[in-house]
Amino acid sequence: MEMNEGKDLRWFDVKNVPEGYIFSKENRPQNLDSPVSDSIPVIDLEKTPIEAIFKASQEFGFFYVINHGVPEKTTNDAINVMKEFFNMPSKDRSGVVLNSKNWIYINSTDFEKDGVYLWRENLKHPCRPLEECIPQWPQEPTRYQEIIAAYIVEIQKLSLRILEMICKGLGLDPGFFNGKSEVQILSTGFYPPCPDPTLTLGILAHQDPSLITLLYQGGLAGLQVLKDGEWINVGAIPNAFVVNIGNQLEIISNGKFKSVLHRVVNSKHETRRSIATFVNPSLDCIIEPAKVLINELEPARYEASKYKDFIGRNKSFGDHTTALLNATPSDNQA
Ligand SMILES: O=C(O)CCC(=O)C(=O)O
Ligand SMILES: [Fe+2]
Repeated sequence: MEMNEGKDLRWFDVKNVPEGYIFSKENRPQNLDSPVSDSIPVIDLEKTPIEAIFKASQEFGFFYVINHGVPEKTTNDAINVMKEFFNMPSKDRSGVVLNSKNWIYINSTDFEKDGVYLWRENLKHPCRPLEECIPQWPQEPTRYQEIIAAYIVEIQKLSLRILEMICKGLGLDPGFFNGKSEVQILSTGFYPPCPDPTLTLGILAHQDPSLITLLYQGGLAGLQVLKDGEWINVGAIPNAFVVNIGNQLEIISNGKFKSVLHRVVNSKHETRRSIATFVNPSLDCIIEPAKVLINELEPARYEASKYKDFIGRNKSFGDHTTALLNATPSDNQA
């Protein structure tokens, strides 16, 4: 009794994995202990030619970027403030579940897939237009808004740079992505240590419904990518971002680039926090294969679709996230 006094016991403070988190045998993760793959391309933004990004997008759909210009202090501050957020006492966090402000906090038991809970907690909010979004983000920890705003400013610069290179690589007009990369959603995952990671998942296999996604892993591995039918482990190169191609860029590229399945596995001893930023079209934007990429020999392989309808059809986001997207300021203005 006395020993536990004041201690904030949480859902993951357990010796065994509770039944609600155990996946059926066929859905459990494999290759947890395989070494990190060395085949995922590393793009050095200071020297890699545009063709390398093109090739990585085409062959892998995933790549690391290094020498990206985002100061280490900015990424460290961001990860640290996320750490503080997820460490807040449960009495503070419970007040923030499905907040009426423009952000959502999803505890492990708020989301289930086929009756099984994920081994993670998740915080999500929109980031554009930045000035309008900032005051609607969490007010605790006190420096959250300031630190994440600085992070998003850098991410916006970096994502523009990457999209520009992709544009050149594909032979699209330089302004092609204007209007198609207007919305940005930040989604941060908290994956606490798990007594038996062979039974659980942090995130189920999915593709991102974004144009591109930029992921900062806080120096810890856990992401797996499906490559040629095998789940391979993505490493956590210090200070690198992982970039992946989302469904919308696959469509625009007429299938030249692939949006690849990925998932997150848990760790026995480490607490992983990751920050994903999705660069998305606005809900009313129509996404279709770029006209310059289709001709008689290469007919369009995808139908044109409003982004809103794509999301509805594919159920790529959970209901909470769809509601959040519907509430993003940039779409209200459209
Ligand atoms: O946490 C991660 O490493 C990946 C997150 C992810 O895939 C997502 O949020 O879509
Ligand atoms: Fe993802």
